[in-house]
Amino acid sequence: MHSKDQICHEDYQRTADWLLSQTQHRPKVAIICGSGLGMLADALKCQDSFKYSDIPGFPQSTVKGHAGRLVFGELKGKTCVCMQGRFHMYEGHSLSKVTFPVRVFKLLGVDTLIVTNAAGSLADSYSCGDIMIIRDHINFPGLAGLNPLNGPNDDKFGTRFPPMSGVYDKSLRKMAFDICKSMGVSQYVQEGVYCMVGGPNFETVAEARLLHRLGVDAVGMSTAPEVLVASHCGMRVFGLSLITNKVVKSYEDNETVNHEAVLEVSKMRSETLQVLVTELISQMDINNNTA
Ligand SMILES: O=P(O)(O)O[C@@H]1C[C@H](O)[C@@H](CO)O1
Ligand SMILES: Nc1nc2[nH]cnc2c(=O)[nH]1
Repeated sequence: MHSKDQICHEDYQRTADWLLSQTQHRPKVAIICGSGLGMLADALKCQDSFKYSDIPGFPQSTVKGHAGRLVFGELKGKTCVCMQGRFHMYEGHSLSKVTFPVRVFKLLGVDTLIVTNAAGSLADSYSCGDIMIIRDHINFPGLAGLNPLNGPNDDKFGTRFPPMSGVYDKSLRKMAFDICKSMGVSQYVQEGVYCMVGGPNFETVAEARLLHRLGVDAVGMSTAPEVLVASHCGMRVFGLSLITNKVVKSYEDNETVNHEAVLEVSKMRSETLQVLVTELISQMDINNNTA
């Protein structure tokens, strides 16, 4: 490691090699579970799991609802690795730490990243409990220069100036919609724009109104950095936001949001999300799910 924040290729490789020595699983798909969504890992069969604190080089999760375990296993015969708990910028992690696991996954052979998060809705047509398929994102910290790709570019992972239009894979989005239809849950499935803000505070009314005017459908405190790093190294990306609350946009509204409420709503949709993600992975075209 060069400095506190700079991570070099060998650091990622060391962690990947350690994991490869500890499990027979060779995942092609990685899933990052958002707040309260760690149960997505429960569906994995033949699990090998590792506490983040036992994995060399891994950061630690500090947020309630993020268990801090990396779980390998099979979903309908396809090998996956699942992060039960992610890292956020507001926890004090550098963005290279926040995205560290994504590059490790690349070195494990992962080619598809599924990200999930809990988010507040700005779109008037959304309700609490809706599932939003992420069409695109706005990365506020990124626009302000806080980007995990800052610093010397590691050409072994990807190009200096990666394109980001079309970053959320269109065919996977369509596949997810079709699956939702067949599950009979289309009435609470949306597609929209996710916006990352730094957090950890929830939005003021003025901020909420700003985001609404910008065309943001759902706001949260994660996801964009992981997606940037995954796309930079050539992974296919699919994302889901679970709408856990409506962001307060009126001074007349006395509602307030809190993390406990976010976790409560996550629980309510856990089964639907599990079925949706499992079905998506089972229908995905994966080159080779054994190595
Ligand atoms: O990890 P995610 O983005 O799901 O977590 C969201 C944003 C904050 O970390 C937390 C707020 O309740 O949930
Ligand atoms: N920034 C933000 N993150 C969230 N995560 C879950 N709900 C919210 C919200 O309303 N705002």
